Amino acid sequence: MASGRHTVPPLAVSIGEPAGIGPEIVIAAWLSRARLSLPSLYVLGDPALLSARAERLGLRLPIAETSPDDATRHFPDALPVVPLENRLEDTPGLPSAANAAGTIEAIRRGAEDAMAGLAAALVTCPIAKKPLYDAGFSFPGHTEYLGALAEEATGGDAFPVMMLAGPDLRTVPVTVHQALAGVPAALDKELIVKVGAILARDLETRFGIAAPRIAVAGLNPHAGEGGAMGREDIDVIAPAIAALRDQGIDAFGPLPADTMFHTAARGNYDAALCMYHDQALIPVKTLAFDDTVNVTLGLPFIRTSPDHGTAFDIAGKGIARPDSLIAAIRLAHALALRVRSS
Ligand SMILES: NC(=O)C1=CN([C@@H]2O[C@H](COP(=O)(O)OP(=O)(O)OC[C@H]3O[C@@H](n4cnc5c(N)ncnc54)[C@H](O)[C@@H]3O)[C@@H](O)[C@H]2O)C=CC1
Ligand SMILES: NCC(=O)COP(=O)(O)O
Repeated sequence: MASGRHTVPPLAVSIGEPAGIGPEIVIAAWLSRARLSLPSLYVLGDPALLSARAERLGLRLPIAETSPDDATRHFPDALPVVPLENRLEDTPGLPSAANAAGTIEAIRRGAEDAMAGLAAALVTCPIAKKPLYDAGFSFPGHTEYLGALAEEATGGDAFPVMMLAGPDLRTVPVTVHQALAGVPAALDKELIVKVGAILARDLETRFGIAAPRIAVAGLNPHAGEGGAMGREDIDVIAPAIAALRDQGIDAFGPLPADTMFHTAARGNYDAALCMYHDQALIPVKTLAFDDTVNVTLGLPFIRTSPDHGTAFDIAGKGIARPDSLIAAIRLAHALALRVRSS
């Protein structure tokens, strides 16, 4: 591995839900490190879990139990693992609230390492929300938890924004882990403006896009059909777009969501600001499930994640594709390099 690649600290990778595919896609990514020239990383996890999963899959996996500042030295020859205080059991396909403490510890320590500069960025493997909720975890997902950790560390406000970034499409849901029935009430002008402004700023500062163009989706069919199919597009979304434009942001819409994602339409914008989770995630995952990355904007550190979930149905079978995790690793490294050089 070329030593010149390591101009930033290693990436911290949180192990995610132990009963999901996280452990095996991390192992697969590390096994492809030389072929793909992957940047240095370390895993926050339980070495015994990773060894057990590798053995289950018939893979030879040298592991180096290490610390963040020594991970890069080990990376070429062994998977660097920074052990957690909590143990994690290898029970593929069978999530258990007993693993929740370790799963949460890995995320928290990865965020702390990223904020302390020990890690260039945090890459999170997927978590299943339900076993964490059952163990008392009070955040809807990583995005909201990382916002709270950032506030705790900085003492200031953090407003995390979820972005799904694929090769040909970036989308941002304004409302995120929100039941569909509650979306219209949750949408207001201030929220849309806040998310849109963070999106514009981070596209510029983190992704190097000068004057980003932001297409804003409507909520209702045909963006409300002039108010005949719902009024949120006129009463809430259009005024938010006007406010974003007043801030000098090139936002436009509201656009009918069913026709804004086809090939030609996608050429008109750098990101689509969507009103709810599935409106944003369906198009980008459908276009490029293997290559799309979940990026959290608005944090004082870089966080990326694969676009997929824990895939319990295939965990432990050795058929999970590591591509989206590898894309998340590459993007985290690229963003870290950009931030350092700017
Ligand atoms: N970043 C995160 O932490 C995320 C977590 N989740 C969580 O994951 C859990 C399961 O969610 P689902 O909706 O079932 O989505 P999922 O992405 O886990 O699985 C959907 C389908 O895609 C397949 N799949 C997913 N990743 C794959 C890979 N790398 N290689 C091959 N096939 C793959 C699965 O086998 C399944 O058939 C939920 O609890 C959800 O909350 C979902 C999305 C993101
Ligand atoms: N569907 C996306 C998702 O659930 C990921 O959420 P997060 O855990 O990254 O906040």
